Amino acid sequence: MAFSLNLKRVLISDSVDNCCKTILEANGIAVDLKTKLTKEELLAAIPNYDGLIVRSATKVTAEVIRAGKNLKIIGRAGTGVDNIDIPAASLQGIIVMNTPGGNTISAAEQTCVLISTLARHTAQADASMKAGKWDRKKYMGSELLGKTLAIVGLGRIGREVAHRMQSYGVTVRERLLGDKTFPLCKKGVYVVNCARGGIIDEASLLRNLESGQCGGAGLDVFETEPPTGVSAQLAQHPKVIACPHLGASTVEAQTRVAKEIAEQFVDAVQGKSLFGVVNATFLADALKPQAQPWLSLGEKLGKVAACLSQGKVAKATVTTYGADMKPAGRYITAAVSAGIMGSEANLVNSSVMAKEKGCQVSSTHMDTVGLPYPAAVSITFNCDGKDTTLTGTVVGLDVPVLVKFDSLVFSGAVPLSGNLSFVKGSPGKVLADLVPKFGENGSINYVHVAGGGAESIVVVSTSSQISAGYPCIAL
Ligand SMILES: O=C(O)[C@H](O)COP(=O)(O)O
Repeated sequence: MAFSLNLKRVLISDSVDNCCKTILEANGIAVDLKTKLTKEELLAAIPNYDGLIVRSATKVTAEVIRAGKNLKIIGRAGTGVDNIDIPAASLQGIIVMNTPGGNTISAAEQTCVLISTLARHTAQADASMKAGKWDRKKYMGSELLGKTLAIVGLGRIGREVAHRMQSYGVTVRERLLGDKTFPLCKKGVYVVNCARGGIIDEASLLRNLESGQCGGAGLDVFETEPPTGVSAQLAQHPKVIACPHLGASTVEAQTRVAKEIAEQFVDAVQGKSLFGVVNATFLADALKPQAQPWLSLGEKLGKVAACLSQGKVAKATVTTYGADMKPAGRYITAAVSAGIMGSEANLVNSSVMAKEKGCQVSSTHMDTVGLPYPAAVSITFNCDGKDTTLTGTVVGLDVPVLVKFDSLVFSGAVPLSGNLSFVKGSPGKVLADLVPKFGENGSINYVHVAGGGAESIVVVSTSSQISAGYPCIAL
């Protein structure tokens, strides 16, 4: 379950600064730049790539993702990932990452430009000059000083806008903008949208522009891009200053996001870091060397649970023990889910796959371990109508072992490797039964026992898989 990403060939399907290609190629990753592909061309090309880099123009639909049989990672050179079907990518085990900060300043500056331009009707005045007019009365504007600005979503860009607008003497509120907001605003309110078209009800905006309740709008983004229907009516409206999604279109922002996405890909391939992942945020922690044996333990516990329940785990609870283990819970749970789900699963898709297959995997944490180890992990799952708990830990530097079966502690930690059979019964009887089944075809490596008498759990490590009617797993 150790995390690794091997990228041979990446497709860049939107107009991304050339430094992206240069950086990837310098790190041994082949790159094809093919912009303006039709949907059909993209579907035909995508199976040849294990990485894809886009901006907002390429629609990475579930169909494209399904066709991308070899895709391992999709990178967005920019912020918004609404053009990527993230659930479909997650289900297929594909990492989706963006460059969350690269175009913040450019988008914030574009927002401020639109706010200022709206207040002074600059675009309309310019258009009238170009039409040969000199209309000073018509374009009487208003000062920004003393006005109130409501920012919907005070994230990175919102904060930068607030910061800049405060220097104009504008009071900033945080507020939610809903369909019913226009009547609550001052008559003549101005609206600026540099985020996504869908966050404003465009039909409602149009009506409010017509009625005068909204005094004007600066729109950089539209529900449909390029604008059609109501979006196009808004783009054409005399009270609207419209731009073709230019928020991030500056030389600086485009160089930054292109460089960032290329470097993020290279770092991920080299196992250095995983930055900007949007669909499995715990992966960055899973990459750390100290996480590797715990990922392996989690996956093996999941495999044993699947074996003991004959693949019918319907519910499992993963518990991490030890104060330092709390942050590891998410990736260990993903590793356990991958173990339960089998070979198709990886850390990105295991939780989604488990959910889809009706297996509920939850996690919990306890600071105390209750065993002579600093940390441990257990999985409680339903097997033969009753709950079974397997508890494991990591010994030495990186050896995953099983230490407890329900409340029974093993006489010695059981290495979770090789062929293991799990048998309930008195150890003497179990061995008497097993030994004759071997002979020349294999041998018993070691036996570990938890508990005593007929209720003992006997784990037998053998040189090959036994078909003796006992649950036996190759780890
Ligand atoms: O989400 C973003 O990063 C911005 O909207 C910019 O989109 P673009 O890369 O398509 O210009």
